[in-house]
Amino acid sequence: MNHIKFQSDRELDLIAVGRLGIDLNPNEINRPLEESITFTRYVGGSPANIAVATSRLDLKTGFIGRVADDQFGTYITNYLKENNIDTNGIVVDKSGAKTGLAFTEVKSPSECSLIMYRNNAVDLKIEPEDISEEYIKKSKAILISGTALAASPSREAVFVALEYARKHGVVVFFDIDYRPYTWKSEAETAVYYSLAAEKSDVIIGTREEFDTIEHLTSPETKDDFVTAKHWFDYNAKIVIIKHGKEGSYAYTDEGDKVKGVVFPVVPLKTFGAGDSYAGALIYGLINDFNIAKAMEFGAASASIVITTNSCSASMPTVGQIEDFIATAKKE
Ligand SMILES: Nc1ncnc2c1ncn2[C@@H]1O[C@H](COP(=O)(O)OP(=O)(O)OP(=O)(O)O)[C@@H](O)[C@H]1O
Ligand SMILES: O=C(O)C[C@@H](O)[C@H](O)C(=O)CO
Repeated sequence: MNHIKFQSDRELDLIAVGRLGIDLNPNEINRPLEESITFTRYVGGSPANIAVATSRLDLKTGFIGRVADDQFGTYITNYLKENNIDTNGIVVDKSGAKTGLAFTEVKSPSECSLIMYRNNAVDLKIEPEDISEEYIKKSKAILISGTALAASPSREAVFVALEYARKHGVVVFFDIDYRPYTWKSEAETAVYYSLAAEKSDVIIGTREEFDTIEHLTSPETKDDFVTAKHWFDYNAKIVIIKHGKEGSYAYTDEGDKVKGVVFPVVPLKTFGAGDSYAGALIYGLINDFNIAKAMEFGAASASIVITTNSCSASMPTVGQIEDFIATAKKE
């Protein structure tokens, strides 16, 4: 049991809002990007990865976003459909904007980075008019991804989605998803992240991401409890602060603090941990798991995904996560 109230009469469980992109992951790993020659293409973008994760976990998942009017746009939409994601909220952009690309680098399992190509990125072209109140109110929850706040008109579109969600009792998950190169200044970032976090029920981010939000109001804060408590004065019911392989902490507006377990693995790369964690955590919360169990699901999913060379393509099923946890507990 957890204390988040999801409306039971909804057609969809989750609608993710924001970035649909492409990841190009090097096939030759453990070397710098300049020495990588061949790449495999995957659907990427943090909210897209989370949507694939929740759909693989049998949550009825939809997506609101824009794709380019070209072959990559078609590839992304088809991939979502193949993964049973409802694409009725996806608009084909006619402005000539292009799909954002992320070239990942795996120098070693612990030294991962990415180079993003995001000039005129189509995901930031989503318009407030693309957000349908009827569609949002069909869902138990929405997931907002912070990068969508980086520029107009996407920023306004997110706030319209938040407005409809609050009006219709749709639970708001907010993954901070801070990508510095998408923003103009730290002040701009802090302002818009704060406005969105104030309207969110569950806020998920790393320690560094919360520091980014707080840098104007309380630059000295580095304490998880102080950070979490701030958001309980608004709408937050759960604040999750992630600390990489050290695990994560959940704080609740009821005064609980839960330490999430970690499943130690030898990673192939570390990116994808956050998205798989979020997808499985959301699955757990919507299925009324207690918070510790939902975090355990998230951690297991992350451990599975970081041992592979992809994010979206490796998102596990419920059975795979359960088997992984059972095996880990025996060892
Ligand atoms: N090296 C690791 N080994 C085992 N589990 C890990 C490791 N790294 C991350 N995790 C799991 O994934 C969860 C989320 O990871 P993390 O805190 O790195 O998020 P993130 O920074 O958003 O990830 P990403 O690298 O995808 O941006 C952690 O709480 C932990 O359960
Ligand atoms: O979010 C992105 O645009 C890139 C992701 O798809 C990428 O694989 C990653 O960073 C996952 O953490």
